[in-house]
Amino acid sequence: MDIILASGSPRRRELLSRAQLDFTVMSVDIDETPHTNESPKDYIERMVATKAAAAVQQLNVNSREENVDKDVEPRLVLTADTIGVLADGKTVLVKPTSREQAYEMWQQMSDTVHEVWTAVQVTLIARSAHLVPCDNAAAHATAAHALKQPVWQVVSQQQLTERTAVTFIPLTAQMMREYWDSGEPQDKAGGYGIQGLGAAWVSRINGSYTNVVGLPLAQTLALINTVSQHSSASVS
Ligand SMILES: Cc1cn([C@H]2C[C@H](O)[C@@H](COP(=O)(O)OP(=O)(O)OP(=O)(O)O)O2)c(=O)[nH]c1=O
Repeated sequence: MDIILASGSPRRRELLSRAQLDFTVMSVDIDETPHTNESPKDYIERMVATKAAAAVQQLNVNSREENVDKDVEPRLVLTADTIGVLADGKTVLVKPTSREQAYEMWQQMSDTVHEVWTAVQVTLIARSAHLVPCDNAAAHATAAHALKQPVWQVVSQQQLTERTAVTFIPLTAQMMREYWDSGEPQDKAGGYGIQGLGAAWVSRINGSYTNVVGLPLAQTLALINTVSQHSSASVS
């Protein structure tokens, strides 16, 4: 079954490639701002679901260009989201947008344990031709107000969340300054990359390494398998 990795993360692309699966990649752009007092669980589950919904919407925009009668196999859309969670179990660490925000996060992570959570959603979608309202005013005037267009619809979806405990060494002001200047922290949850220079800050991890990098590979492959198996039962 065709797999679409709906992610702009080069780390996720690289990790999924290691499974030697065929997949295509599309980027989705959503607002990743946490809601006030939103729990890490609620936030991360909302993120992967919103990324999946945005991907399906984008596929539907693209399929307007395609032939309605063309047969298309069901597909799997894979979305993921990674956050850091402080030991209080409440504070969500996303990507730092400024040096000051990064320093504030790192001060809280220094010489202590935090967790990295990655949520993964696998969404099974199938396409069929449906009557959809036409947004063309002239067509409305002639009462031809519906068009037959192929629409991707969600058949089923499943999520998992994997957690890994990460211990940081004590961080000095100079270490933080140099690390921010390296440019590595800016696009990473918690403001560090364990696969890069950030490895020097990590004294220990407990759990999946690939989960910290952005995609718990073994668990993701198992989820893809589960949802694919369900698909033969639910899509005829
Ligand atoms: C903690 C940690 C995070 N990260 C990365 C993984 C994710 O790419 C990123 C967290 O941001 P995400 O919002 O999960 O992902 P993204 O914006 O990179 O990609 P997309 O939303 O399009 O799927 O942080 C590392 O690369 N190494 C690390 O050690």
